[in-house]
Amino acid sequence: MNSLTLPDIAAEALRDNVPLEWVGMQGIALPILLKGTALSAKADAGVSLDDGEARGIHMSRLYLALDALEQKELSPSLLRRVLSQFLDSHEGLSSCAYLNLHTELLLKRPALVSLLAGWKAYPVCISATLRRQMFHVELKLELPYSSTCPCSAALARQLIQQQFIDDFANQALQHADVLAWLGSSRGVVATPHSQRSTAQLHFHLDESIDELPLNALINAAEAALGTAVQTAVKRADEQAFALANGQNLMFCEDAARRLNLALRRIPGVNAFHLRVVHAESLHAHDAVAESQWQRESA
Ligand SMILES: Nc1nc2c(ncn2[C@@H]2O[C@H](COP(=O)(O)OP(=O)(O)OP(=O)(O)O)[C@@H](O)[C@H]2O)c(=O)[nH]1
Repeated sequence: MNSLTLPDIAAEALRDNVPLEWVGMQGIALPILLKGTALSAKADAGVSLDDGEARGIHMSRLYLALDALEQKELSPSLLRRVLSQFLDSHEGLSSCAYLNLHTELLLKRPALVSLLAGWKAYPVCISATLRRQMFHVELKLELPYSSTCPCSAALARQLIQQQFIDDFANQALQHADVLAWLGSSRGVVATPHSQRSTAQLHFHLDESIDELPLNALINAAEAALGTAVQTAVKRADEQAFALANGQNLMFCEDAARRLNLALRRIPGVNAFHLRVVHAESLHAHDAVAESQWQRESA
């Protein structure tokens, strides 16, 4: 094309010495492999710029190092290799490397009663850091579930009792009359409120594990919560869901405690912080609880 050398502004030296904690790119589109399936992801890739007099880092070197992610199953060792590549390509400039991968895991979930099944998307963010030879992997997951307020269930039951007193006052009870009453709207004069809720889970993983325990964590969390939101639903499934909710009344505090006890048992988890958000239908604000396990030592 031409014989001129391309200007390299990033290589210029600055007069002021101001190191930077994080420099890189955000929202790079790329495929990653999870359980043999290619998923669409967005990566944030960065390094520290310790040399405060260097004008810039080499963005293209970080970008190209991400190539490794589309060929191999995502694992802590692969993440570490990519981060090492970030640092090797910035020798003398950087001592810390960072990578966040944002994606969505799709899992097929069966209906409660019918033979139907459907897909559920779980937002996932995997964050890896290599800071002066110290390697860390964190995993963030979000999952939706249904929660029914125990207090509102008790209040509704009391109203149903009151209605029963009013409707059957001074009468000899007949089985058929009570059965018909129970099947009428007078028999369910009040309903408890329930809400679509979200569990936001943030794990510190054991860096030596071979595989990210995504499915194990999601399954354990959903089992602990008991009323995960459904996918394909026929009336029989909806009825089973109503029963499951009625047997699974919970405040946000209950949800947080159940998750805490269940998730600490999953191999590969060193520590976690969790947050549950119950998007109340009673009012326009949310009920929220947080809990953590071994977070200080992580
Ligand atoms: N450092 C830096 N580079 C930027 C920024 N915005 C765009 N770039 C461009 O990113 C491109 C890639 O940078 P480098 O990796 O240094 O490219 P290069 O000098 O051809 O590659 P190397 O020879 O490996 O250093 C350059 O064209 C930069 O101008 C920015 O804010 N900071």
